[in-house]
Amino acid sequence: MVHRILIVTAVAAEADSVSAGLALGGPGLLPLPGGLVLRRHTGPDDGGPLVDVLVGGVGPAAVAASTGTALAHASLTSPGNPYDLVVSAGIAGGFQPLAPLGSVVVSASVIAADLGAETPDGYLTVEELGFGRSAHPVPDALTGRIAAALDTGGLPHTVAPVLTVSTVTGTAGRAAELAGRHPGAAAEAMEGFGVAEAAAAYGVPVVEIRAVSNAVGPRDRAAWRIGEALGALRHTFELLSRTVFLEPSP
Ligand SMILES: O=C(O)c1cccc(C(=O)CC[C@H]2O[C@@H](n3cnc4c(=O)[nH]cnc43)[C@H](O)[C@@H]2O)c1
Repeated sequence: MVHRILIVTAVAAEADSVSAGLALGGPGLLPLPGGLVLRRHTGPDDGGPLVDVLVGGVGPAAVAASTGTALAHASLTSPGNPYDLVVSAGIAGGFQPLAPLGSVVVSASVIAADLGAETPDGYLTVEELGFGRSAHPVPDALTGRIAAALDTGGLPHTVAPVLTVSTVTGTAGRAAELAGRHPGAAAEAMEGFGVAEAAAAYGVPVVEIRAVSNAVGPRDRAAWRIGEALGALRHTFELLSRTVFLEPSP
């Protein structure tokens, strides 16, 4: 069985790091509706995995639309052979001290952290409001295999909930509020939940993998380590393409 994996990033620099890490052939370029382009990597032989990398846009709405387009295209062009796994990948803010700069966070769950309502008595999730969902679980077996692959490369990592926000946290107060509401959450980014909603609509498992470029907290642009995080992202996908992506069922 050929494994089909869709990796969705927000911006081209993240996709470049993912593609550079993949120990596979390509990419070939495949246009999709809506001006999107899939970068298709295959190999190392005919029985190897097929890994598509998509620049999906910044924020949960943009990336839900683009991921949905890629999944719809796959289901129409390869009926009965949809993607086996969808990965939301990129850089992120890390909650300290759980996720130091340059480390990698693998999502135990993908959480919409601001999809709900503020009330005088506190925040209510959409579940508490009686509609929708704000969390997607990730299979333990999958996170375990990813963590084992990162172990082999000596890449510092943690498996923990990853939050999706529409507004980047910029104060200590907001960071404390999010950490209090989501104990154990190790990272925040802006796309995971959108990718997960699209994947769930097609019944495909999802995982979010984030390299930490900055601390969640007071805005300090000078302290960002984007180059280091992009390097960790490249190393992550090199390790995965040599291990997890070659295994029978991701
Ligand atoms: O200019 C700034 O101060 C600034 C601060 C935080 C983030 C940005 C971005 O443009 C990042 C958006 C992009 O990167 C992901 N990301 C990275 N770090 C974080 C974070 O701490 N909180 C949320 N998202 C983050 C995100 O997924 C976006 O794709 C600029």
